[in-house]
Amino acid sequence: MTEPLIQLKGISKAFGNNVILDRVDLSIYPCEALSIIGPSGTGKSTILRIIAGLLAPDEGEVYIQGERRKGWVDDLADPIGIGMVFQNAALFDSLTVDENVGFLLYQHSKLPRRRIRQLVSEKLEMVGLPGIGNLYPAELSGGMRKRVSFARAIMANPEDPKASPEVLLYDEPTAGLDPIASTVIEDLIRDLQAAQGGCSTYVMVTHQQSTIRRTSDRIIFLYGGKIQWEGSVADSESTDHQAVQQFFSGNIDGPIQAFG
Ligand SMILES: Nc1ncnc2c1ncn2[C@@H]1O[C@H](COP(=O)(O)OP(=O)(O)OP(=O)(O)O)[C@@H](O)[C@H]1O
Repeated sequence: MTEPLIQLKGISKAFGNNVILDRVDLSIYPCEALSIIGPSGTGKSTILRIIAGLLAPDEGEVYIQGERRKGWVDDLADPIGIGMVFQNAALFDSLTVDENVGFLLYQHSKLPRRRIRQLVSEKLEMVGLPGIGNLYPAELSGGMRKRVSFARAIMANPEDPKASPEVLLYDEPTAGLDPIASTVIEDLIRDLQAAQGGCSTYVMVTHQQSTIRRTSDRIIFLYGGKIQWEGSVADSESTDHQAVQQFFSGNIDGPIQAFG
């Protein structure tokens, strides 16, 4: 059986008295496209931040390629790169697109600036935005900003293959986009996967049904601090799991409590 690339074992996380994750076990396998779905506030982004190493759990362990992760946040020393595409694109407004996409290489590599600019151009081309390196984030639409954020997430240092992201984490990459712009982003996510020989691994958090359908090989449903259900897109359409049915139908009545 294939070894998981990333494994969460008994992960718990509370904010104050609010227990968000309650002994969650989750395996992410090489080459898979995994989506984490569930109602708002259920801890999906919290799981992503823990996988990325940006947040330490209160309990439990994370294994990367079978080895237990030791450091967190500033001490992180994972054997593989894990890139995150944030919901709000998280670009630096005072830097150009080129400086944003090449940020880590400009700051931390010894590559000549000319070489970094060339790598940035290649990535911008991959996300369908050639020639915009001199623009500032404020000059871009929301969809363009998300694509620039992708370009930054997939940026690799050719001199340090370990720094290349082997796993991408997408936090609501299509939130707030119109259906056509969402399709462009969903295609891009699958195209990027195919560009790496069809074998790149990503974890997606999304509420958009089209994004769930079009970008997931496997779905897990998180609610009440636990993984309550998992299956394929086809399984999600035929399941008799009441909370999953309610989630997809948007029905107010059911086991999931509606807020607001
Ligand atoms: N740094 C923090 N401090 C305090 N509470 C937090 C913090 N981060 C998250 N939370 C709380 O943890 C809960 C889970 O948040 P999280 O963002 O993981 O949910 P989510 O499932 O991604 O939600 P959504 O679908 O609305 O984006 C929420 O109640 C949130 O308010």
